[in-house]
Amino acid sequence: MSVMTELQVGLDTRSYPIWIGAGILERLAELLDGRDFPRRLALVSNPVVADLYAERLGAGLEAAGYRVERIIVPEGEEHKNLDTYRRIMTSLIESGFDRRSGLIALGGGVIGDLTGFVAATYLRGIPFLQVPTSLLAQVDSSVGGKTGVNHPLGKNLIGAFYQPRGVLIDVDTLKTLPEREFHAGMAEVVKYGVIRDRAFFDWLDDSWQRILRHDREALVHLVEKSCQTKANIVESDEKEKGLRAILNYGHTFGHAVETLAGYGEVRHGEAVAMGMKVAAEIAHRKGCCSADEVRAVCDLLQKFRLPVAPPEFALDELMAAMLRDKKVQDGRLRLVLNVGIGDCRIDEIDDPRSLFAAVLSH
Ligand SMILES: NC(=O)c1ccc[n+]([C@@H]2O[C@H](COP(=O)([O-])OP(=O)(O)OC[C@H]3O[C@@H](n4cnc5c(N)ncnc54)[C@H](O)[C@@H]3O)[C@@H](O)[C@H]2O)c1
Ligand SMILES: O=C(O)C(=O)C[C@@H](O)[C@H](O)[C@H](O)COP(=O)(O)O
Ligand SMILES: [Zn+2]
Repeated sequence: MSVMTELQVGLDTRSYPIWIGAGILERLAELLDGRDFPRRLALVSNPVVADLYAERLGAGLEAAGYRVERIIVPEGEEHKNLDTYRRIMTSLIESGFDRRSGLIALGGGVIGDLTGFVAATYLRGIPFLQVPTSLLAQVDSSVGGKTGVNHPLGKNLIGAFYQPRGVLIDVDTLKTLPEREFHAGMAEVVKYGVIRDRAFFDWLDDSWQRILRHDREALVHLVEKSCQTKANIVESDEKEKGLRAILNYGHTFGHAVETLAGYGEVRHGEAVAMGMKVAAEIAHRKGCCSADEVRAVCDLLQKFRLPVAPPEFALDELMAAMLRDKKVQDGRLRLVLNVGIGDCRIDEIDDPRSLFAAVLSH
C-alpha cells in the first residue's frame, strides 16, 4: 500500500483535501469514494502528459464505474489562452456534458489553470479536480483556486477564483518531468522560504543536492511543506484582499518578463526567479534586508539551476507590462518585498521607473 498524507484547505464555503504520496495516481476512485463527485468526467490534458498518465488515471476511474472522456489540448504556455478555452468548451458542449458532470486537470500549471477556468464558467460552474504532474503545479498552482488564461497584454488577466474539489499529488510523476521544468518549479518552493519560513529556506539550502537527486523523502517533504504554507495563506485570504498577495513575490517583474518574452520562451518559474532577485535587490535598497540576504536568495535559486538575470528589455516596455499587474491600485505599483529572509511586506512604490532603472543597470 502506498504511503499518503492528507492535508486540508479549510475555506468558509467548502474545504477540500490535498492527497500527497508516491504511487497514488491509481487510487483516485478510492479517494473519491463517498464524496459525491460526478460520475461523468472529462479528463483534460496535453499530448505529453496524457501519453504518460491518462491511461493509468482513467483506467482506475473507469473500473470503479466512472465514465471518462479525454480532451487533449496542445502543450505549452502559449496555449493558455481564450482559443484553447473555447476549444475545451466546444468539446464539452458537443459531447453533451451537463451540470452533473465534472472535470479533471491532469498536467502542469497550464492545464490546471485552463481547466479550472473552464470548470468555473461551464454552465456557470461544475466541479473539478486537480491532478498536478509538474513540480510547479504540485507545490503551487493546483492549490488555492486561482484559475485563468493569459491575454497577449498580460499574464492571467482573465480568470476566476474557483476552488477544486480535491488535489491528488503523486510525486512519482516527477520522474518523467524534464529537468528544466523541475528547476522552474523550485522557484516557487524557494519563494515560500523567502516570504514566510526561514527554517524552510535553511532546510532547502542544506538539502539542495538531495532535492536535485530527486530523493523521494526530500521531495515529499518539500511538496507537503509548500502545500501547507500555501493552504494556510489561502485559508486566511481566499480572494486576495490582503495577505494572499505575498504569494506574488517576484511575480510583478516575472510576469512582465513572461509577457515580453512571448509566453513559453521563459518558463514561469524562471521568470519568477528573475523577479525574486529584482525584488530582493529593491528590498535591500529600501532597508528591508542586507546585501548578504540578497546574495543568499540568489545563491539558493542558482543552486537549483535557475536563471536570475533577465533578458534585456526596454525599460518602458517593462514598466508598461508591470503596470498591468493585478496588485496595481490607482495606477500605483505595489511590490512584495522580503524582510530579511522568512518574512515580507507589501510596499507601494513611489518612483518605480527610477528604482527599476537603478536595479536593472546593476
Ligand atoms: N493558479 C496558480 O495559483 C498558479 C501558481 C503558479 C503558476 N501558475 C501558472 O502555472 C503555469 C506554469 O505551470 P508549469 O510550470 O507546470 O508549466 P506547464 O504546465 O507548461 O508544464 C511544464 C511542462 O512540463 C510538462 N509536464 C508536466 N508534467 C509532466 C510530467 N510528469 N512528465 C513529463 N512532462 C510533464 C508539460 O507538458 C509542459 O511541457 C503558468 O501558466 C503559471 O502562470 C498558476
Ligand atoms: O496563488 C497565488 O495567489 C499566487 O500568487 C501564486 C503564484 O505563484 C501564481 O503564479 C499566480 O497565478 C499569480 O497570480 P496572479 O494573480 O498575479 O496572476
Ligand atoms: Zn507563480
